[in-house]
Order: sequence, then structure tokens, then C-alpha cells
Amino acid sequence: MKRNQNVNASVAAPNAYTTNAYAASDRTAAHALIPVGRPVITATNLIMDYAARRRTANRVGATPMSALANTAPALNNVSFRLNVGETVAIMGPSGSGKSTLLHILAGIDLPTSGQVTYHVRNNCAYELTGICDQDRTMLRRNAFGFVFQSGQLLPELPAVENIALPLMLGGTDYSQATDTAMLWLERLGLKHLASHRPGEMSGGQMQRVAIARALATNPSVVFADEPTGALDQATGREVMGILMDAAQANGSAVVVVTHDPNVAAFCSRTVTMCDGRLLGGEQ
Ligand SMILES: Nc1ncnc2c1ncn2[C@@H]1O[C@H](COP(=O)(O)OP(=O)(O)OP(=O)(O)O)[C@@H](O)[C@H]1O
Repeated sequence: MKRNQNVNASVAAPNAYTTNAYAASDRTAAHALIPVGRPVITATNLIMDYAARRRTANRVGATPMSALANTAPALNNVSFRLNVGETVAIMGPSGSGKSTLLHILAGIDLPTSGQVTYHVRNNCAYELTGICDQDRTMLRRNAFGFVFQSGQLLPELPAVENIALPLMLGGTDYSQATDTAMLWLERLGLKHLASHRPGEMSGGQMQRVAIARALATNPSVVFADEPTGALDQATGREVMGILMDAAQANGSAVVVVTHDPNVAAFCSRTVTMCDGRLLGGEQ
């Protein structure tokens, strides 16, 4: 993927991106060259109106128009900044838009309007909301790591191959990818699980492996959606400790969606969502 010196250039010419150039060079440099305090992700005036999207997609046949017309937007003018290496918890009541915000910040989903920019280094950025699906997939694969509540590991693969998979998808060969995966298993005290398949692990062990997998690509940002939601409190605390320590050692920023104040306490900053807005305005 070609870098742009000017963010707006990516909007004007999204097809100028090529999918491979980003991978190796920017991945290693991504957070090494940006001093802490500089943004790694900025989001401006995000609106997410699922009903409008469905209307636009002309798929309203099964849904009464009245229901769609009265649906409040899931995100209502949200602006957000994440600094390099920063750890932020997103809290708020059920349905307030936390997961929607995380998905849009991570380029998993596109907003109805608004802009999300990934800053690789000074004056160099990609606009996630202005590039094609394929390029967004490449950027997610190379720059971001993901930890979800559960179910993210492939059941047929042993832990070492689960961790190696994102590296192989990014072009690393099997032997190098599994070597890196073994290093991460060692680093997180999980070497004994290398040949275990997810069905042979506890929930806490699976989340530790998922954390190793999220960090193995050396991401600039780890996005975690209720990473401890399926764990008991003690295991959840342990898993959060591992995630935060590993992310810090790696220089990765972390965005965690959670209902649990004990989980949020691991982060340096907490923002609160209510009815699709961030309380306190821009965060
Ligand atoms: N794919 C979708 N299509 C339509 N509406 C959606 C979709 N995803 C989420 N929503 C709606 O958007 C709003 C925000 O949902 P979201 O999942 O972001 O909230 P949340 O704060 O993460 O909730 P929870 O804490 O329960 O997971 C909700 O009203 C939800 O019903």
C-alpha cells in the first residue's frame, strides 16, 4: 500500500493504493518512529446510521419503513483521538454504540459519514474511510490486532498455528511465522500449549493465545471487544494484565470495549458512550 504524505490525497485517489507496499516497511516502523503523544488514530464527526445504510442498500423489503425511519443513529457525531501507545477503555450502557465505534475505528465497518485516519508517522497517514475494502483489509492485517470475547481461534489449528496464521496471511512463510508464534507463546508463558487445539484449552488459556495472536504481527493498535466477558473475575484480571503488559512492551496502543470498571482500570483513560455520543464531546 502506498503511503500518502497528504491525508486528503487518499480520498481523492483511493485507487492509487497498491496492496503490498505497506506490509513490511511500515509495520516495523509504525510505532517506532512516532513519539508517544502523537496520534495513531483520529476519528472526526462519525455518524453511523444503520437504517440509512440499509435504505441505501435498497434492502428494506423485510423491514417496515416506519421502523427504519425512527431508528436513532448508533453513532451521533463522535470524534475521538488515540495516541501512540495509549490505552483507552470505552464504557457505557448496552446499545450505546461502543462496539460500533470500535469496529469503525478499526476499519472493520465504514461509517455513514465522518472520517477515520490512521497515522503511520508524522505527516504520513491513511484514511480508513477513503480506501477500498481490499486495502482496508491489508491495513487491518498489518497494523491492527484484535481480541474478541471468544470464538476467535480456529478450532482445527493448534495454538502455535493459530498465532502464526495472521503472519502467514501477511506473507510470512510457515517456518518463520511459527518461530515467531513460539516466541510469543514463550513470552506469555504458554509454550506448553503450543500443540493444543482450542477445544483442549480453558477459556483463559484461549484468551491468552488470542492475545499472543493479536500481538504477533507487531500491531500499532490492539482492539479488544469485551476480552474478559467470558471469564471469571480472577482470570479476567490475569488476562487483562497480560494484554496490557504485552501491548506496553510492544509499544502498541489498546482500545478496550468493556462493561467492567475493573477492566477499564487497566487503561490510562476511560471514555463513556451514551446514546451514540461520547460524554464530554471529543475525546
Ligand atoms: N449490524 C447492525 N445493524 C443494525 N443495527 C445495529 C447493528 N449493529 C448494532 N446495531 C445497533 O446499533 C446500536 C449500538 O450497538 P452497539 O453494538 O454498538 O452497542 P454496544 O454499546 O456495543 O452494546 P453492548 O454493550 O450491548 O454490546 C444498537 O441500537 C444496536 O441495535
